[in-house]
Amino acid sequence: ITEAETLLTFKSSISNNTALSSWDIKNPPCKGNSANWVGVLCIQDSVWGLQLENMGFTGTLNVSSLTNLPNLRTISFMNNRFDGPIPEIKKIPALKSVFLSRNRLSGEIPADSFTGMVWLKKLYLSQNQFTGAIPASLVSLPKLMEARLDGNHFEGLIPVFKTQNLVTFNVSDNALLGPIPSGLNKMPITMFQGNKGLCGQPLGPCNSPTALLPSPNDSSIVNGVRNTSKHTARSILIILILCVVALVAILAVMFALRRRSSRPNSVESPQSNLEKKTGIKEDQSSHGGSSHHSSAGRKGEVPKLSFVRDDREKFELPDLLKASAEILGSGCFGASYKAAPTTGSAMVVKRFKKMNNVGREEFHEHMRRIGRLNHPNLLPLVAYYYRKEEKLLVTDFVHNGSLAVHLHGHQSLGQPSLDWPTRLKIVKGVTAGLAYLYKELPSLIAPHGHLKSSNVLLNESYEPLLSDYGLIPVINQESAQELMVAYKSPEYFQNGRVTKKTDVWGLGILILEILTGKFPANFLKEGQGDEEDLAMLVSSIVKEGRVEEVFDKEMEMEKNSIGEMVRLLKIGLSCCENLENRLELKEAVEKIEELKEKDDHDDDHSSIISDGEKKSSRGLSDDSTMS
Ligand SMILES: Nc1ncnc2c1ncn2[C@@H]1O[C@H](COP(=O)(O)OP(=O)(O)OP(=O)(O)O)[C@@H](O)[C@H]1O
Repeated sequence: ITEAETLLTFKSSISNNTALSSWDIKNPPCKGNSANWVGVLCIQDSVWGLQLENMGFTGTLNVSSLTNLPNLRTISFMNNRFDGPIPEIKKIPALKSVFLSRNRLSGEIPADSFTGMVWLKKLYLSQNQFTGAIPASLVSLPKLMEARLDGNHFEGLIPVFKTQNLVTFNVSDNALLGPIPSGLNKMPITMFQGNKGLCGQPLGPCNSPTALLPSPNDSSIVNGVRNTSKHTARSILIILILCVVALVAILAVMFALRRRSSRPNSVESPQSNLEKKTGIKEDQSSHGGSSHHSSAGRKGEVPKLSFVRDDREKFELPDLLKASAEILGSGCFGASYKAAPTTGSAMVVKRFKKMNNVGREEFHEHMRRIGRLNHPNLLPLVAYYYRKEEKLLVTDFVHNGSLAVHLHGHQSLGQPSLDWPTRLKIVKGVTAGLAYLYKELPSLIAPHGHLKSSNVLLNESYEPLLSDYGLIPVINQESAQELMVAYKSPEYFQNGRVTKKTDVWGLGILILEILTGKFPANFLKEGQGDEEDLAMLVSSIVKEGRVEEVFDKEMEMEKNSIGEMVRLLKIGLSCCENLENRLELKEAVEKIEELKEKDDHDDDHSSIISDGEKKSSRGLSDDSTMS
């Protein structure tokens, strides 16, 4: 049985599998290290991973057929709607990572579910509906480094882990009870929050109630066997005692508050300039994730920004708050403000609402990941601020403003329109930044996800800097279609999915916008609109043989560049094709890199332009006719 047959058997076991229409027996899934099939990760002509995230799958997840893939090491089915019990992943003992977070999997996980998985390093089960005890077979996995069990209904005690390798063990937002085993005491507090009956470091001392519980070394617990009747009685007792403790605590707090408010000299801290203008509030109880900020949030201390780069002078939120703030504009998420710390250059603070897709720890982790990116065409993230209801991202202020303003608002700026060499330079820079994101964020389906002209900023020499990239994982999924450009792509309208080629579509639309000077209506649509998209508009003009009419009238046309302009237009249209015919990012990058400011002398312009009349679904024919 071939790997292609195995994968197709697996596909047929999935309900609502239209996202896998590119899985076709006529093509092998892998060619060398690159994949022909969506969601398949390849190494040396063989499948080593499946990354089938966000594809709208439903029904139960059965991985038995995957045992026929000898090199399979990683599987991810995150962000689908699979229900039913946990799949039998121990049938594939060579797996190193398993990501099942954000589905609807439910029920108890059998204690021996992970027995024999000696290579397993990462297990993500977050945000499902699992119940019962944490499965005992987890504790003896020798290589386990990351276990994410948060956001389920796990109950009982946390077992004692035998491995020394565990760096992440997130069990927040469950129904766990009793003391945290000493081996886990150094983990961040956020990994345990949201469990009413849990105590011990790092949460705080186990005072009386939980001391009644058996020690987590209790072999019956370690083996995952729970003595239900004893536990029920204990649980009731604990709940009663916790209620009394909570009541006393509430009364104490109320008493303290009343005393404070009646104190005559109590002074309200004055509202800062930025706070008055923006409504951004400092939250005394929240703090960033980096260790040097761990004290923030205690009484009397100010909440701190979490810096993700070492090469920047640090400043604090109050420093920015003191500065005069200027509103730059309001996007889909909230407004952006320009403000400068007392010492240092201007920064932009962007307010993000609807950014609660992941918990606090995962958010910090993702921001640090974004902070590590470094490319001349990316606007670096400098710092961020986390509060449950609201996030702020801080970046440098880019003086020349956005590409959107230069394309559509240059007259109000009193500036000339961008010329062709500058537009070409911008396209090349955007493409280079996008290629870098694909390389550095391979686990993201759409590594940029929000590519549009207001998210392309221009520095003094008109070099483009991409902003708002890599945010899809942290945006609330239910708001994604309303907010993110990637979710306005044709494939999202047609099949409800985002793919590795979705950012290529964003690039295509941006190229067409740059060449035509027309604002793409695509980004304004929330649902499937009947409004003609920019790609359709351009292709119909080209089909009618009027290609020169497509270009922005404000762009000075140079006769000896028209061939290269048409080439770029053609690449833009190929990036907007339907999924099967759309260019891969790599192909688009190669073609764009080859473009020049001026045509070669031996180019026959009339033949290039008349190519527009030859039919393809977007109106321009393929490369062979261009040369
Ligand atoms: N770092 C920056 N330097 C200069 N201008 C910026 C910076 N960041 C954003 N802007 C500009 O501020 C304005 C508002 O930006 P913002 O990012 O809030 O909204 P948007 O890009 O229009 O939409 P969205 O929220 O969907 O990204 C835009 O014109 C944008 O180009």
